[in-house]
Amino acid sequence: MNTASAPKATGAGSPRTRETLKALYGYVRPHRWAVGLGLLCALAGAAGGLLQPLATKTLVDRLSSGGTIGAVLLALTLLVLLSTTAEAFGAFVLERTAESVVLAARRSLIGRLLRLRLAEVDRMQPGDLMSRVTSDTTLLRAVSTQAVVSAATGAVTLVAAVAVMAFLDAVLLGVTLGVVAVVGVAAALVMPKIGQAAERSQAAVGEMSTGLERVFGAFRTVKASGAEERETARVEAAARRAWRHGVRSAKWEALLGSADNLAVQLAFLAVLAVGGSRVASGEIPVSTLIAFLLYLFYLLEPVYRLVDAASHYQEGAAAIARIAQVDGLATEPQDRRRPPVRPAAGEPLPGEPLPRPASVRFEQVSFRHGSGLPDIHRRVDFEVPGGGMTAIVGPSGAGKSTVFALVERFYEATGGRVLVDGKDVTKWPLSELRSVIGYVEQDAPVLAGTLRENLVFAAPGATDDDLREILARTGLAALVERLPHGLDTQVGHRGSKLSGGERQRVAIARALLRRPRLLLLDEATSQLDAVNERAVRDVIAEAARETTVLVVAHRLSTVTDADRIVVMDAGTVRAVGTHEELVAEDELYAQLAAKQLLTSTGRPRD
Ligand SMILES: Nc1ncnc2c1ncn2[C@@H]1O[C@H](COP(=O)(O)OP(=O)(O)OP(=O)(O)O)[C@@H](O)[C@H]1O
Repeated sequence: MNTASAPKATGAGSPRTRETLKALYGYVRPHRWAVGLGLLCALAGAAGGLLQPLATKTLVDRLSSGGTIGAVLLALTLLVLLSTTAEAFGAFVLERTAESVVLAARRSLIGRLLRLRLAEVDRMQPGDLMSRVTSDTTLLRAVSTQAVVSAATGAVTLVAAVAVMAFLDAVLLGVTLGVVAVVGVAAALVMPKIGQAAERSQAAVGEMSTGLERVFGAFRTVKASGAEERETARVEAAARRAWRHGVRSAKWEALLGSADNLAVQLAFLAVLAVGGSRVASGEIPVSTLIAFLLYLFYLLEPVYRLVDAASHYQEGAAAIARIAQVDGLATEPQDRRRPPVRPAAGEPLPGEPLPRPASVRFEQVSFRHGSGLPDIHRRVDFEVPGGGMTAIVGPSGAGKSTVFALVERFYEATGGRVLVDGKDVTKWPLSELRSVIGYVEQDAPVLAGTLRENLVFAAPGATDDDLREILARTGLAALVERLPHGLDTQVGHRGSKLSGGERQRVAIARALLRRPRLLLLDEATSQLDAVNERAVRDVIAEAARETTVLVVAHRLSTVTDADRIVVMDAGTVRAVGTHEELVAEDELYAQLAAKQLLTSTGRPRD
C-alpha cells in the first residue's frame, strides 16, 4: 500500500523527538491555562499524599509518648478529603482539555484534507487519510494533557519524596535509589519498543480503513465477483496486524510496569533489612523506619506516573508523526476572497453583468503526472472561442479528460499555458476560476444526501423555481414525482438508489444550475436511453447558445452537430474541424465515424 512512511522513532534529543515535542507544544499551547490548572490540582493532590506519611509518623510518635491523637487524626482525614477532591477536579479539567485538543487536531486535519491537491489524493489512500482523522487524533488525548501533567507531577513529587526521605535517613535513601535505578535502565531500553509498536499498530489501522473503503467503493463488484471472503481476509489481516502490534506494545508496557513494581518491592526488602538493623542498633527510631517505608510505597506513584507519561508519549509521538505527514502534503492555494455564490437561473448579482461565455485556449500544453512518468499531453494546442459547443473525441487514453482536469486546475500543466478568457489559469484566483465552470465528471458522481442537496450542491443560492425549471429540462420531474419524499428523498451512498441515467441527469442539472460561463461535460450522456439522451442533448444545445460547452464523447453520434470537434490521439491534437470537414480530412476521425456507422452528414446509415 502506498502511504508515506513515518521516520523511525529514535532516541531523546533526536530531530524526530524535537519535532514531536514542538508539535506537542503546539497542541497544548492554546490550552496552557487549563493544563496549568489541572497540574496545580494534581500537585495539590500529590502534596496531600506526600504529607500523609509525615502525619502518620506524628501519630505513631504521639501514641508512643502517650499523647492525644484526635487533632492529628482530624488533620489526616481533611488531608485525604482535600487531596482526593483536588485530584478528581484536576482529572476532569484535563479530560475536557484533552477532548478540546482532539477536536482542534481534527478540525485542522479535516480543513486540510479537503484542500489537498488531487495529485496527493491519487498518491495516498483515502481510507488511510481518514484513519488519521478518526483514529490517530484520539491518541493525542492522553499525550497532550495527561502525559504532560503526569510527567510534571511525577517529577515534582519524586523530587519532593526523595528530599523528605533524605531528611529522614540518607543511608536508607542510598539503598533505595540504588535499587530504583534499575527501573530507569529498564524504561530507557523498553520505551522505543513501545513507540515502534504503537506506530505499526496505527499504520495497520490505516490499512484496515483503506481495505474497508476499497470494498464499499465497489460493493456490487465485490459481491458479483464472489470476492467477499478474500476482501474480508484482507481487512482482517490488517486488523490482526493492529492487534499484534497492540499486544506487543502491551507486553512491553506490562514488563515496564512489573519492573518498577519489582524495584520498589526489592527496595522495600533492602530498606527493611538495612533499616531494621539501624533501628536495632538505635541509630534511628522505629517511627522513622515506618515513615521511610511509607514513602517508599509512596514513591511508586510518581514512578508510575513517569512511566505512564513516557508510554503515552511514545504512542502519541507515533500519532503526531502520522498527523504531521498530512501537514506535509501539498494543498491548493487558498484565496483570501471568497467568490460570490452564483444565483441560479442566470440572475446577475447586483452590479454584475450577465454571465458571458468564457473562451478556452491550450497553448503548447504538456503534462505528466510526475517525473519519470509518461507524457499525457504533448504540445496540445487548440482554441475554443466563447459560446457554442466544442467536442473532444479520440481513442481511450488519448488525454481527453485530462484537458478538463487542466482547465479546472486539478493538475498543473508541466509546459505551455492553459488560458480561460485569455488569462492563464494559474493567474486566476482558484475559487473564482472554478466558480465560472460547471463540471460533470466521467462517473457523474452523486453524493449521499437528498436529491435537493445534490442539485444545489454547486449553486447553494438556487430557488425552488430554479429547481423546478431544471428538473423539467433534464427530464427529472417525473422521477421527483415518483420518489416517496420528492426532492427530499435520500439518494443513498454515491446515489445508489438512482439509476445510472438518473445520476447523469442529476449531475448535468447540478452543473447547469450553477449557470456556468463554461460547461465541461465528460461522457455526460453515455448512460441515457435514446429518449432521454435526445432531451439532454437538446438541453446542452440550448445551454451552448448562452455559454461555452466542452464535451468529451466516445459516441460520435452525440457530437456531430458540434460547432467544432478536437480530435486527440496519444496526448496530441490531430485535427480540429466540423464533423463534415474531419470525415473528409482526418483519417482517424473518418475511421471512428465509419466504425460507428455514420455517413459524412452525421446520420446513422440505414
Ligand atoms: N492519476 C493518474 N496518474 C497517472 N496516470 C494517469 C492518472 N490519471 C490518468 N492517467 C493516465 O492518463 C492518460 C490519459 O487519461 P485521460 O483520462 O485523460 O484519457 P481519456 O482520453 O479521457 O480516456 P477515456 O476516453 O478512456 O476516458 C491515461 O493513459 C491514463 O492511464
